[in-house]
Amino acid sequence: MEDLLSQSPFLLFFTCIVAFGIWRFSTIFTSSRAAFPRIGPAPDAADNKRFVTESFQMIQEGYSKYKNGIYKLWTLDMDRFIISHKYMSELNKVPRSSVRLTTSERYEYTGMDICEETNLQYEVCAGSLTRNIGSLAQTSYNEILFALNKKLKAVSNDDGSYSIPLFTSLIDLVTSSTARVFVGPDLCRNPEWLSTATGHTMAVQKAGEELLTFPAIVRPVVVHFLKSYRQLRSSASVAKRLLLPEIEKRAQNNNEKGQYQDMLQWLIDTAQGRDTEPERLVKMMLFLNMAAIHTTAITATNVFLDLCARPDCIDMLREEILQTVKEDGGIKTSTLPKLKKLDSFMRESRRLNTMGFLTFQRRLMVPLTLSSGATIPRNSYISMAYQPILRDPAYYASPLTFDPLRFYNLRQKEGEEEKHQFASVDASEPLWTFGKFSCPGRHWATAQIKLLVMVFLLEFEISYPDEQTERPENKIMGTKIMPSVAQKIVLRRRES
Ligand code: HEM
Repeated sequence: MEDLLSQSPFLLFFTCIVAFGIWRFSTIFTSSRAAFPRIGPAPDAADNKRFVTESFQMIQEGYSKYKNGIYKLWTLDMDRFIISHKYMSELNKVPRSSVRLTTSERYEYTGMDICEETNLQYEVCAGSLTRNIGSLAQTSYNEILFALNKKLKAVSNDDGSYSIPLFTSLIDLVTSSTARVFVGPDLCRNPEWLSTATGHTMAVQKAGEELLTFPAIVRPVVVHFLKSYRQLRSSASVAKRLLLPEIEKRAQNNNEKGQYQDMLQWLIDTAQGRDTEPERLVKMMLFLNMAAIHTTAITATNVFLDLCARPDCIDMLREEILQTVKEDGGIKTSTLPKLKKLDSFMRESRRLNTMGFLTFQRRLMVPLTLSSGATIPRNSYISMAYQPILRDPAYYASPLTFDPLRFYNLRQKEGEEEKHQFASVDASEPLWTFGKFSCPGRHWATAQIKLLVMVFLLEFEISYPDEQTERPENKIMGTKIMPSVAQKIVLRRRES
């Protein structure tokens, strides 16, 4: 080779050009691959489990360095591109089918990937459910009160008060009111349905977490040996046994007299093509339970923990509720939107107590080029770190102070009356994500939490036990943030 090159200066020059070209191409290629900075260890690093104990620090570091940019983060279940919320409006222009939920990755083999095959879940929640909130509010209030009174029979203290574990009680109450609206009056008090509605979600989550600890190649085999997977198959078959005859009955009756006003009926009415298959409707119902119940119960737990820490707010909100119910002569369509102080309190509670650090946990089905010029490859997992936005002094004055009327006061300004609500969506603050991706059940979630607070404040005095005045610390578990699940609260019936 040396001989050949020394004999031919042209060949030497040509070889240098090619070598330079290869070097340049490889540096451009690697630098564009390396264009995304990383926070924390890479997936294959020796310390790749650091996210378990350091998620908070990593997310804060990512936000302080790249709040307007993009960085990579290994969160144990997936390697993600954490994208600034400033790209939310751009992302909203991408078709829904190109930016999919990550359910099938996290809950492989559980059947919950049905949500990635259709938009039915979105249409039915954003459409019929949302339209019917007003007419179902009083019914839901009654169902919550019924379920709470039933629960209290078993837990009365000597002095006539009741001590209840807050989180599990709220799971039960939300399950009852969701069941009333999802499956109607005949099934909603069926203990088997009630335990299936929440039990299936727990089994799906457990199976998902357990499966991820095995390499992908062995998962199709391992899955059949997991207890959680057997549990979810058994709860799915209970759901089929209970719902299939109901679907059959309604198919024959065709809801001619309009007697069914519930999610099952809206699913039947809205579904098209394959989605009309009864077994798929059952799966969809289980998916909707998964999307609706724990999310609402966790958010409501935070609201009650904040309320018990602020007795003066309890009085203020009770007064607002009493006055509004009196004005409306009961709980009418107009009632819940009028509870603006409660709405503000709920939003402030959620601002300081999100359910996790990340939102918009999606998978790109196409490469995505953003206005900055950065291209995120196809099949990447993307997320937004929204928790730090909500504590950023650039957006909130005294961000760490709980100001119950922060959003109520903002709504007093001219032109802002309809903004800053608990269910509002805003590209700059992706609490529910945004646009066509935003949570379609958020108005129902808002209504349910308001109805829960109404039941507790109208019927009871509520407080922490004994001398406790402060809310317990939240617990961080990787990407998730949970309120105390052990905290009890004390209820005393109010004189009517
Ligand atoms: C406080 C309670 C809730 C919270 C915090 C919450 C939050 C969210 C968020 C952030 C998303 C968007 C995820 C993303 O873009 O990647 C979402 C999606 C969704 N939520 Fe909610 N949600 C709540 C309650 C509910 C309820 C009560 C329902 C139904 C009745 C519901 C149904 C859904 C559905 C079906 C989706 C998926 C929409 C799609 O296909 O794109 N959610 N939720």
